[in-house]
Amino acid sequence: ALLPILRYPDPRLHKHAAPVAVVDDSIRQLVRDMAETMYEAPGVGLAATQVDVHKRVVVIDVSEDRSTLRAFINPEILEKSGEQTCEEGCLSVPGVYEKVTRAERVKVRALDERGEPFELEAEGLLAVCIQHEIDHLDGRVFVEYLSPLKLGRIKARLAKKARITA
Ligand SMILES: O=C(O)C[C@@H](Cc1ccccc1)C(=O)SCC(=O)c1ccccc1
Ligand SMILES: [Zn+2]
Repeated sequence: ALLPILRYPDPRLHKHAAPVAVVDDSIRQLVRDMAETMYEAPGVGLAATQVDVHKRVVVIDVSEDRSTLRAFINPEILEKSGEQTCEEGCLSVPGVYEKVTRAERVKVRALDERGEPFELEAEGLLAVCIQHEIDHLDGRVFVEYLSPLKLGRIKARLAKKARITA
C-alpha cells in the first residue's frame, strides 16, 4: 500500500526510531509498502521514519533499472572512509537539492527481510543513500547540514507552499 510521506518540518521527522526486535511478517509487509511508496515517489531510498513508522527499517534501490531493492533492518555503520560531496534530495523536502559532504565509503551491517544478518561495503550513491537514510532513523533531515541562512530560506519557502496548498 502507498504510505503518506511526512513533509519537513514535521516534528515527527525528528523522532528517533527504535530497533526492530523480531523480523516478522509485519516488518516484511512494511518493507513492501515502503518499497511501493519509494518507487512511486520516485526515490532511491526511504526510511520508515518518513512514513511515520518509528522503527529502524530502510529500503534503497539505486539501480539504473529500478530492479535491485535492498532492505536494511537495524542498519549500523561499522566503518567510514574518505569524503564525497554529493547533491542530495529528500522525499520529505520536495524540490530542494543541495550539496552535502559525507563519507565516500561505508561498511554497514544490517538484517535482511529474512532476519539474516549481512554486511555490505558501499561507495558512491549507495554509500550516500545509506548515510542519508540512517540519518532519518536518528531524526536528522539533510537540510539541517546546510547553513542557517539556507535552512531559513528553505523553511520560509516550504511554509509559503504549505499555506497556498492548505
Ligand atoms: O528522502 C529520501 O530518503 C529519499 C532520497 C534519497 C537520496 C537521494 C539522493 C541522495 C541522497 C539520498 C531520494 O531518493 S530524493 C529523489 C532522488 O534523488 C531521485 C529520484 C529518482 C531517481 C533518482 C534520484
Ligand atoms: Zn530523505
